[in-house]
Amino acid sequence: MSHFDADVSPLDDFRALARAPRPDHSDALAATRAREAALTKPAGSLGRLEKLAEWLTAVTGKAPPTVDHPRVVVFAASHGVAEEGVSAYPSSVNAQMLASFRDGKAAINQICAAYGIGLSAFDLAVDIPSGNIAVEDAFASERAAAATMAFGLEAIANGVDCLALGEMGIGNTTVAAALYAALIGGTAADWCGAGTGVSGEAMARKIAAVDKALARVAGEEDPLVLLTRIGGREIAAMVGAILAARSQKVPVVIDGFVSTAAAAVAYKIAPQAIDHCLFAHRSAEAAHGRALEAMGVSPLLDLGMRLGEGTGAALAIGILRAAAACHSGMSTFAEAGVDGPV
Ligand SMILES: Cc1cc2ncn([C@H]3O[C@H](COP(=O)(O)O)[C@@H](O)[C@H]3O)c2cc1C
Ligand SMILES: O=C(O)c1cccnc1
Repeated sequence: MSHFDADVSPLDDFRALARAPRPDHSDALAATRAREAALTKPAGSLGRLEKLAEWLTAVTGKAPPTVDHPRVVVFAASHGVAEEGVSAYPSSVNAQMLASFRDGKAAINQICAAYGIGLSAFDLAVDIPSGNIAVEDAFASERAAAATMAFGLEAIANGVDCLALGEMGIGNTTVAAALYAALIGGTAADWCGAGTGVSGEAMARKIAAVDKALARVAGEEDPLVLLTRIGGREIAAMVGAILAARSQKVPVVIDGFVSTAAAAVAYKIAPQAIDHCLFAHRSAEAAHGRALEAMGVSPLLDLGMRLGEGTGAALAIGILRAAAACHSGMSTFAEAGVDGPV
């Protein structure tokens, strides 16, 4: 007989991370608010930047807040559901783009280089697709899903103090659409968009694939069981990274439609599980706005981007660093001898 209790899910520890109480950083937050109010600018004039400085302190407990070692982590994986003809590109692109990330030639490399942001790409076995969610579970077992979620813990290694999540996985807007429909509600058509550029018959195949996935999991409400059954490796690793970062007080910047699906899994375990997440932008993928609204979060940017890879998140890190730099580097009225309000 096994030493381990068969009734205990290997996913339970991730549930615990999501439900853990928020850290009390109220003293640090009061210090950041007091400094913000004393800086040489009309009260409130840095708008959302001021809120970002406060948010950084609330997550990290550091006053003044800093972002010194930001990193984008791109998780790459292949999806069995791509067989259904749901993407405008072949799954061979996954390994090819992984090579491009490593050669410094993808869009995300250029944005990270422009802003001085670190970048790592993780190969989650791109040569071996996960199960085709239209006909079978993505992962063979909860244990397999938990093991892949644990890869996400690597994302915050080596002193990363701000983590941005990106992904590469042909077919993953189909997987994300299935997850949203199962987690939030609505029809397959509500959540299926162009992805890499599908329309017409390919869009009909995409909607049909999501409908089949939803029929297979009808009645299932547990977010991590849904992840196991109709998710994928890069999304599981991002959920693991979000939860690990939360327990380490590391702020996380979420990218687009697919990364937000990972955040939605965490949110559905416990809404507070994404308190440390900043939503970088509203993707041009049609249903992204609906997902953000369902979680009550407002994205920082709206640049008409729909790439994934972490590109929107990397841009948002630039703004986050500027917010921290203003907060920390500006003089107060007293320090500068600048007259305050009349
Ligand atoms: C060359 C290339 C680079 C990419 N970088 C991100 N994606 C994005 O597109 C994919 C999802 O769209 P769909 O569900 O329609 O396949 C993901 O890999 C995503 O990160 C890319 C797609 C391509 C083709
Ligand atoms: O917003 C995203 O993350 C996205 C949109 C289209 C294709 N791949 C990713």
